[in-house]
Amino acid sequence: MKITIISVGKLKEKYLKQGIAEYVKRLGAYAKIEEIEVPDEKAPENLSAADMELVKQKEGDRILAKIGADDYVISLEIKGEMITSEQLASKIDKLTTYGNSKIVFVIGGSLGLSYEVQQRSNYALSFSKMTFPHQVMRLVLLEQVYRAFRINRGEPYHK
Ligand SMILES: C[S@@+](CC[C@H](N)C(=O)[O-])C[C@H]1O[C@@H](n2cnc3c(N)ncnc32)[C@H](O)[C@@H]1O
Repeated sequence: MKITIISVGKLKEKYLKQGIAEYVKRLGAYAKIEEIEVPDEKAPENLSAADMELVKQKEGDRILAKIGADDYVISLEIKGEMITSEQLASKIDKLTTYGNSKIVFVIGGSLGLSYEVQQRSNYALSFSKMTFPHQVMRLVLLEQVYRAFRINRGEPYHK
């Protein structure tokens, strides 16, 4: 099983880099993990609505270029569906069982994901109604994917 995480912008903070590297290492026991960072667009505070759309579209095109036709795409969206860790585990398990060998998680930039990326997404996953910085989201997502594999293997994890 291959898990790809596409995110917008470079990971800068050292503490996040360390945390993410730790979960990528742990996940290596269960799946092949690929991290793809696509360049972000400058998004100053004073952008018009049209310019904000343009930023999302440019970033979205870069994301879409990294997605294959057969990939199962899970987009991270605040307005997506909120599920439990066990439900995420079951989703990943079913995708593996039914032959989806590649799951692609997509995390948007500071303005979020373009309409086109949302349309390409097979499933929109929300981690709550709160807004998280995309870099923090990457760490939280990796922890939950790791937890999902532990659950699926019947291995102990912190409740
Ligand atoms: C800073 S947020 C973007 C906020 C933007 N205003 C929006 O509504 O999408 C950056 C990215 O992190 C992810 N994200 C942030 N909070 C999230 C949450 N509660 N659930 C799922 N994804 C989230 C999304 O992929 C989002 O595109």
